[in-house]
Amino acid sequence: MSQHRPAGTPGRAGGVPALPDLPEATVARLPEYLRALHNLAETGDDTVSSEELATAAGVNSAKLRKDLSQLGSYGTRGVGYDVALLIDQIEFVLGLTQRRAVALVGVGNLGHALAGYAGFASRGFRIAALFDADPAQVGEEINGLVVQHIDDLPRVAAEESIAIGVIATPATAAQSVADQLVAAGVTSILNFAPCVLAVPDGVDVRKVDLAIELQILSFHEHRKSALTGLPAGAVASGPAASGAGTALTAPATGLTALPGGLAATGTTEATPAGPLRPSNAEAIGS
Ligand SMILES: NC(=O)c1ccc[n+]([C@@H]2O[C@H](COP(=O)([O-])OP(=O)(O)OC[C@H]3O[C@@H](n4cnc5c(N)ncnc54)[C@H](O)[C@@H]3O)[C@@H](O)[C@H]2O)c1
Repeated sequence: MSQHRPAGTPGRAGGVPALPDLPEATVARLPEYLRALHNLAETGDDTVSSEELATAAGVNSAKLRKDLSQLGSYGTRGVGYDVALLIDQIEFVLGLTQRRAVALVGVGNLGHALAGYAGFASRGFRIAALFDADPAQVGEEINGLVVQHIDDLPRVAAEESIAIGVIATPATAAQSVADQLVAAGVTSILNFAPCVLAVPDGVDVRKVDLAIELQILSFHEHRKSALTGLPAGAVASGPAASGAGTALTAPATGLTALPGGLAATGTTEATPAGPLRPSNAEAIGS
């Protein structure tokens, strides 16, 4: 089955491949598609419809088709996407065709868990070095790697071609660790410490903070309980019925002004307006 790849879209054939400049939100969804595709491949599926893949990845199918069209992947009408080819395309765009070496700095509670996690290798990453500043940690072996002193970072980063640094130190040490990683030539950092890092242009930082995720869930819990405190009629009213910005009172939580749209609870993305016509279900833009 062909999954055509228009000129100027990613591909390996024909010399230097072009990489699309994708929106960050699309980039963030690609790993979800990839995970779902690998699961499909493991169960022996050769093709997948956009609806099936969207469901497996937990996104809406119109968004999925738009994302994949930006990779030059449109699927085949009535058949869907070629699973192996789509895996190939997404791995190429994400730069996963080479296994990147990762250095983990800070081998305490979190660092131990990360260092012991076997799942990174299967997703394209190799933990190549572990560092800590505490002499009590240095020399410990975790998952076949010996924890080294942070002072050895410049040498090891060069030897192991470290591409990505992971910071799992206390926040007070994170900026100095980031500086050391950058000085050692690392240009991508995953920061678990609860702080904002200052880095030079050209260095990418991603932050992971489970407490923030919990706080966002807390907001939704708060909102749901606010809604259950409202008169039934108010919950049923949406923007069309009540007018956006209609002031309502939620005495149980002290919220005094709830826009009518709050009646639509949940965090799932809105579905596209109107049903999808079969003609555009698999072949938008082709
Ligand atoms: N992002 C999240 O969801 C999440 C979850 C848990 C913890 N954390 C954060 O992760 C970090 C680590 O938490 P933890 O519980 O593992 O702490 P921890 O105290 O158990 O471990 C921190 C480790 O960093 C080492 N360290 C300190 N300064 C260093 C330096 N300059 N260079 C190298 N190593 C250094 C310490 O010796 C220690 O081994 C903290 O910032 C914590 O807030 C984040």
